[in-house]
Amino acid sequence: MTGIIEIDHLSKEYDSGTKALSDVSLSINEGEIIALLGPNGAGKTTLISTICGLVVPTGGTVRVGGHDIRTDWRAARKLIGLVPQEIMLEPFETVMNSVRFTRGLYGQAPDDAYIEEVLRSLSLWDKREAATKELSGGMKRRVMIAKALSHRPKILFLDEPTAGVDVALRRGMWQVVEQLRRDGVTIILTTHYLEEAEEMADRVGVINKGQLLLVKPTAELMGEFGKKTLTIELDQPLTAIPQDASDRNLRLSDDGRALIYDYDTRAERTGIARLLGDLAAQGISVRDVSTQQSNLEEVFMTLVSEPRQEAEA
Ligand SMILES: Nc1ncnc2c1ncn2[C@@H]1O[C@H](COP(=O)(O)OP(=O)(O)OP(=O)(O)O)[C@@H](O)[C@H]1O
Repeated sequence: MTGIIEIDHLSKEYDSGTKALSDVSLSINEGEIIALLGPNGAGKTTLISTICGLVVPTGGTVRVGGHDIRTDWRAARKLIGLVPQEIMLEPFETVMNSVRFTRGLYGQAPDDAYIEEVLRSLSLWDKREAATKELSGGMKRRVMIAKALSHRPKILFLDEPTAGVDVALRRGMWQVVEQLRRDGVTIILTTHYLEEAEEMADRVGVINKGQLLLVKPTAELMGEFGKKTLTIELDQPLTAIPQDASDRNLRLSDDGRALIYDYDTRAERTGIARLLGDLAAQGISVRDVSTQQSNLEEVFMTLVSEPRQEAEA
């Protein structure tokens, strides 16, 4: 199946010599939500800007809806809505007019009924006659989304949609994105909030130093790295791991007061019951047990930790 966006060996080197993208290939399916994660300066905005035709690549190709972004940019651009990182609004203009104006920029005939639909879905209808400067930060961001949707794009890019937005508003934004997905819009978002990717995205791509390190279904990524750790606190410290348990993924804490057992959450048998049974049989009494599951944050840190350590050195 051909994706609605086909990125093929894309590279970008800025005039300054910065290699912002190196040989990135990615196929994005229609109707999916894909989250791009990466530390500051990883190349996320450059990737989005290139697909949107705002940055000229130095190598490779991008096709949007089958249209090459360089040779057939008009058709490609029509399919795309972009919500940039920075909020840019005309302060004295009303919400309604701002969205109307953007629609006009796309060469589309006026369609107030559609704009009403968009503003209602973003809970902005009541504010339609308010000047944008009177709005809160969260509302302004939603106006940016309304503008990006004004020409009915099939693909929406959200560059850090919830940066600096409080937790409640962030959740509100997630609902907006979920609604757009139900409407069939393909969404590519960048985020620093791993929770956001975990919550919303069908797939997660990790970018670091201009390279796309991996792209995986969110659930698969979580499952693959989603090891769980069971910590078994002991009544009496041990000096060594009990013998018949030594073949398992079992470690002893430095102070000998806890056994630490790594297991796969997807395995048919976790082996916990047997392990606890064996310990009891050997007269090792357990004070408490607790589990910790690795989350996307840990996955992400594992993937990008090496370069970070280098940078700190
Ligand atoms: N116009 C430009 N000219 C020269 N270098 C640039 C330009 N825009 C970005 N860069 C550089 O390209 C690299 C990638 O930047 P980019 O903004 O794409 O990263 P990012 O992943 O979006 O970062 P952030 O999370 O901080 O927004 C950085 O080293 C940046 O300094």
